Amino acid sequence: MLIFRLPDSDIFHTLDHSQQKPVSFVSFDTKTVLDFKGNIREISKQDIDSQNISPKSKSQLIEIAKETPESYALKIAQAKEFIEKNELKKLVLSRRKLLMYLDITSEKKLSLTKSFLKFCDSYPSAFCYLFEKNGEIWMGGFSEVLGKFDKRNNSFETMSLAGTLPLAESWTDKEIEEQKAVTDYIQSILRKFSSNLKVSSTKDLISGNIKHLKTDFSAEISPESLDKIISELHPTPAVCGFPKELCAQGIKSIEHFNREFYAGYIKVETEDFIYYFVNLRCASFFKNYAFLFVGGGITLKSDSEKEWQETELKSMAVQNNLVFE
Ligand SMILES: C=C(O[C@H]1C=CC=C(C(=O)O)[C@@H]1O)C(=O)O
Repeated sequence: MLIFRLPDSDIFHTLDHSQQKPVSFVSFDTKTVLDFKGNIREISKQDIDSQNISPKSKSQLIEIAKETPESYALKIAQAKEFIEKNELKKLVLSRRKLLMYLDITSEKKLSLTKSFLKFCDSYPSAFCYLFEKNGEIWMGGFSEVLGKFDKRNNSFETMSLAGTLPLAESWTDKEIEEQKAVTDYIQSILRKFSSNLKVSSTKDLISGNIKHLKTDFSAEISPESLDKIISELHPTPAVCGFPKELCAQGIKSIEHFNREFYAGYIKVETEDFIYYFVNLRCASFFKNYAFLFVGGGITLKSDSEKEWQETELKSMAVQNNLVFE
């Protein structure tokens, strides 16, 4: 079962039964691709709410150490060593926040469908989804677009989205440099595939309790190069670092968990468009706990306490929208 809502839309979608594969979830390391089959059709809020999406297995949480500000600070120190040694601009580090819901709700049960609808209301300009497949349940949603291809005129759009601050704070060199690394990377790739690249000015993008820096790109491309562009773009330095392979290795050796679908992307093909949404602000759900995946760009200017706060604020996107009844 998959339910999703496209950005800036109030129509919800699911898939009926057919052999088409209009939606695919690609993991961060691109090794896992979860295809959803069917034709895209509308689904009402009432029908969403009547779906029974709840973890079936009695998963037990035996020994997963909770990340603390101190343990995360150690990982940030390792990330900085890695950045220095390899003369990098940044590395995107993440944590898997453990949320035990039996502890916090006593008798009440988590309603994933109600949580999804609340999450969609809170983030109207985000692509939001909830799926259950092969015993796995994931929910998430964010506004970062890795690609949007218009089949009617071959135009391709993407964005550089990075840098995070609470709404009231002012941008510093740390966030500006962090986002510029993403902008430069995207630009260098798109220039290879298009001669009419347009780059916007950089603006704030507000996402709930925080803001990010965002630059938009648009270009005319040949449809044959779309797959190559996506595979060159992903993972961008908004979720990994540059050079990609070296940074992905560094991330793996520091984080010590599998990112799975977090920081991967979701491909959605409609009649006119092919979208590729970056899978951030997401969580996977089990019987009595969830993993909330949250990260941030680390540079030599990073302050570990602020980086921790940033991941806490980001985790509220999912956490504040969970509905227990
Ligand atoms: C990696 C994440 O955010 C990315 C997107 C926006 C801002 C980011 C930052 O400030 O580090 C990250 O690049 C995440 O939310 O887990």
